Amino acid sequence: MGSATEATKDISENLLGDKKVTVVFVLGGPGSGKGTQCANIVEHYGFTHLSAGDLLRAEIKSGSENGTMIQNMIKEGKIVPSEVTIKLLQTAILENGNDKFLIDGFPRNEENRAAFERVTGIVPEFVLFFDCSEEEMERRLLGRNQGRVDDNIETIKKRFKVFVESSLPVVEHYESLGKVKRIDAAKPIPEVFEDIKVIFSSLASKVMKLVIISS
Ligand SMILES: Nc1ncnc2c1ncn2[C@@H]1O[C@H](COP(=O)(O)OP(=O)(O)O)[C@@H](O)[C@H]1O
Ligand SMILES: Nc1ccn([C@H]2C[C@H](O)[C@@H](COP(=O)(O)OP(=O)(O)O)O2)c(=O)n1
Ligand SMILES: [Mg+2]
Repeated sequence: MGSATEATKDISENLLGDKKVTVVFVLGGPGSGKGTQCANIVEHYGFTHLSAGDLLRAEIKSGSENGTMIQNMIKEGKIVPSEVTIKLLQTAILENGNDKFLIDGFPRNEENRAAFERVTGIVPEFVLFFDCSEEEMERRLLGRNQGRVDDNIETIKKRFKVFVESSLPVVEHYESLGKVKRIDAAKPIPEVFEDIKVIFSSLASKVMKLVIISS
């Protein structure tokens, strides 16, 4: 019989325990350059990069029982149910010694956003939003050459539609909370990173100030 105590225990097992983390959500359309710039941020600012898409692709490769379902959804440009993606993110956060994470490509819809907040209690420090035209994103995706099942014109069109209908409302939600830092992602890679540096350097100096005040 499921008692109230058991129910509470089940929920608490989903939390991050005592681990306190700083999280930045990295959002933007497919091909806007999220993964590329996350690698730069990792190198310069000591964050750990967690790409929801990479975690899902690794899950397919691992032969997990959800593999076929995930593969089919990715091929169709659809968003995998939150419980699957959140579990992967949660495990990755807990297994990592770092306490600063860039979560790339998540939350991609309202269900992702609300479930993550409910399950982990994590509120992002801010949202880094990559603003780029569909024309440019399409060009980049068709030239990406990573052998992905979703980088073909048919799936790309579906992904753009999902992005506008489901992912942009998440960005708007964080916009209404004053949490969005928008980047012009149409510029060349080094220029985009120059703009990102301004944001992350001011975050680093804010953290330093807190350390000085509290010590
Ligand atoms: N600013 C940029 N200008 C031109 N090409 C870029 C830029 N940023 C990334 N790319 C290229 O575009 C493709 C998609 O980039 P990626 O970082 O994988 O985007 P995302 O993770 O948002 O889908 C890659 O081939 C990458 O090398
Ligand atoms: N939160 C997420 C993130 C990605 N996915 C699935 C659906 C997406 O179209 C694919 C690919 O995501 P990924 O972030 O790797 O794609 P891009 O880097 O934006 O091109 O993975 C998901 O279902 N839920
Ligand atoms: Mg990516």
